[in-house]
Amino acid sequence: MTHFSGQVTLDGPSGTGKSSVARAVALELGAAYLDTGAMYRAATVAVLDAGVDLDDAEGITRAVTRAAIGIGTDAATERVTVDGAEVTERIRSTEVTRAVSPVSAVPAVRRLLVDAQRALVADATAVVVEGRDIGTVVLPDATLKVYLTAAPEARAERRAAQLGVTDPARIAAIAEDLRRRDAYDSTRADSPLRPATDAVTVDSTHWERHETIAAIVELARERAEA
Ligand SMILES: Nc1ncnc2c1ncn2[C@@H]1O[C@H](COP(=O)(O)OP(=O)(O)OP(=O)(O)O)[C@@H](O)[C@H]1O
Ligand SMILES: Nc1ccn([C@H]2C[C@H](O)[C@@H](COP(=O)(O)O)O2)c(=O)n1
Repeated sequence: MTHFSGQVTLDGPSGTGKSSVARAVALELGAAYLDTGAMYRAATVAVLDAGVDLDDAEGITRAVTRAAIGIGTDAATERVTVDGAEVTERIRSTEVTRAVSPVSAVPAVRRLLVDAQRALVADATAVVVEGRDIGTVVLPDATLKVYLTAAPEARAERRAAQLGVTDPARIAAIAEDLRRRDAYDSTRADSPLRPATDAVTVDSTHWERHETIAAIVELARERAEA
């Protein structure tokens, strides 16, 4: 079997399975892994802790510029820090999830984090990077670009299962949150969420997680052999 070397990008809307799939694909390929959404979430922690208003683009930029965001590229571990303090769990909180879209829409924040993302993967011979603009902006020459999608109902049900939620009203609230975040992320002026023109779209609506992972690993190996 061919040893994979190169870059795989995985972009797509919220809750399509990017993080869980990208990490597993990286482990299977023996590649490094970068969760860029975690970096925008860590930047949001810095903004919230600085008490900056989410309408204040300059204040947001100041807070993110001052913050030291720590993240690794080992697919087997997940640890995120801001100014040395561990925020791995906090970045997944409702408070951060609600605030992350306006923070990530600020162009100066994107410039800072895109530079950091490129630096983090610059030396990797094999890497899987997931987010919203990886194939379009961060790594435009990647070996394989995947745009991961799934029907909104499937995404809401998966996220509810992940959180242990069964109440239909709470599942509807989860669906509404996914819809709101996608609308924000795909209509912002700077690097909106959209598939790269040369991306392969993978629709996981009717697939188990392991089938999604296997399909992407196969695509990556095919590209490495080509
Ligand atoms: N076929 C599938 N493909 C991918 N993920 C699936 C599949 N079936 C279920 N899941 C589950 O969907 C849930 C959401 O996945 P994950 O958090 O990785 O999505 P995400 O796209 O990274 O979301 P976000 O952008 O909000 O961070 C996880 O619990 C994952 O295990
Ligand atoms: N490359 C990226 C990655 C993420 N974002 C923004 C948009 C998302 O709503 C938010 C959190 O990402 P998630 O952890 O849910 O994948 O961060 C972005 O703009 N660009």
